[in-house]
Amino acid sequence: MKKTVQVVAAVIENEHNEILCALRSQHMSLPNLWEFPGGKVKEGENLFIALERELYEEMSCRIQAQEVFHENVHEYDTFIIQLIVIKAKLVQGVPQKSEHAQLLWLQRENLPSLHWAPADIPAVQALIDELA
Ligand SMILES: Nc1nc2c([nH]c(=O)n2[C@H]2C[C@H](O)[C@@H](COP(=O)(O)OP(=O)(O)OP(=O)(O)O)O2)c(=O)[nH]1
Repeated sequence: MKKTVQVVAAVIENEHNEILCALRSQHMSLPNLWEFPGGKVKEGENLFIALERELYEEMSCRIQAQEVFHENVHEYDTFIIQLIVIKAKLVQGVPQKSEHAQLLWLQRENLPSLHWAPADIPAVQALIDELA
């Protein structure tokens, strides 16, 4: 049976209404696909705390998780992901690239131009729908 992992991912918007996107490197699972920064929730961990921890560990910045924006379950070949996308604001520092191949701030209407991890596509669509 495939394992289900719970993953939190952040929608962080800057003062130019751009959203932070991160390109998974060729050394990561799901290589060369774009995602919202975040990671796996630890056993018993609060979702907002998990997201704030992941951003600090991965990008050396402090964020404040604000609200769950979108949630969906996607089945990959080797695991099932419950992806919880959370709106967050940057409260200290600037996101720094470490494991990712690239970081990009993109206007939401341009988000579909990236090649997203399949699990993220419904959340990307929900962000586009917010424009309407
Ligand atoms: N952080 C993040 N992960 C995502 C997103 N969409 C998506 O399918 N994922 C997948 C990629 C990874 O398999 C998993 C998150 O794990 P992680 O960020 O802790 O990454 P990891 O490289 O340590 O994970 P892994 O290699 O052990 O699978 O969820 C997303 O928007 N953000």
